[in-house]
Amino acid sequence: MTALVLDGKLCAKETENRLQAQVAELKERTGRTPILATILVGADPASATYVKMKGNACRRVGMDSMAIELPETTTTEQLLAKINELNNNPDVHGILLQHPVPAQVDERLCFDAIAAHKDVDGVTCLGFGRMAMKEPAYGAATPAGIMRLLEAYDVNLEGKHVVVVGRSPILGKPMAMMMLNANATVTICHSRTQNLSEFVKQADVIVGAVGKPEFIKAEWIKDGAVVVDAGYHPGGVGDIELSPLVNRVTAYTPVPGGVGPMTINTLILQTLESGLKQLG
Ligand SMILES: Nc1nc(=O)c2c([nH]1)NC[C@@H]1CN(c3ccc(C(=O)N[C@@H](CCC(=O)O)C(=O)O)cc3)C=[N+]21
Repeated sequence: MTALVLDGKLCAKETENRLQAQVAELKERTGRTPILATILVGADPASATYVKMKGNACRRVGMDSMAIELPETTTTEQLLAKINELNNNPDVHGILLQHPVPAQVDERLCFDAIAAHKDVDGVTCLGFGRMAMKEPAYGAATPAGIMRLLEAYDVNLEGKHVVVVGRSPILGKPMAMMMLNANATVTICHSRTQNLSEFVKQADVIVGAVGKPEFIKAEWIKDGAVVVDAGYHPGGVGDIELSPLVNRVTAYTPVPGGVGPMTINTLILQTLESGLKQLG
């Protein structure tokens, strides 16, 4: 069996072509372009790279970004003040606060300070709750990107057993709700789950979102499953041991080139949606 490659890089590229045209049309009509504010606190090189990639993606579709860099020593109050300023700035249509922030900062408080209509990265409690209740909301970028990728390749989720390994606030937890809303049967496992392999063996769709290299073993995954890997670790490996699987699963996301590009693409898509709402 040759597995279908869920090519996130390609899907993101195709979407960008469409977004580029929509941004051009908006600019033509209003003379304005959506702007994403990115906030990076501290100097973690990997985080800096991701934030740069997000700004580059804005530029590729003709949108602007405003890169805000705050020192490692930033306090919760200082970050809240910056977020408030961006909430009140009519030129800013979306706000991304890069996770993680330094330990002295109350990340949840800061995420929740982002105005709901500018929460294009889907990190607020309000956005999560609305999404879970199927009310209009921007989904968390990574799980929403995964849903878009599965949709693009017509992967059927109805009644399927989706096992999500991971329960983080902006990945595993919203992923589970999105899958539930897509009529999947959902099991959430995590780093402390007992007998993890027994759950993974039952998965029609397995989502690796635990943040540990090859934590999920190939031998646990059944033939014909769909494999989605949101992990990315040094050496180009994900959360799932992938190489023994490529000839016996139905479909899989490559690492890199799978979930990562869809995360960024979803952020850009949702920034444009926000820009369209705010600029008309
Ligand atoms: N508020 C917040 N929102 C996020 O969405 C968020 C975050 N914080 N903190 C960090 C994680 C990580 N993340 C990635 C996005 C794209 C790639 C990506 O495009 N990766 C490429 C490879 C990149 C490379 O070559 O290094 C790929 O998978 O093909 C990876 C990781 C977003 N995150």
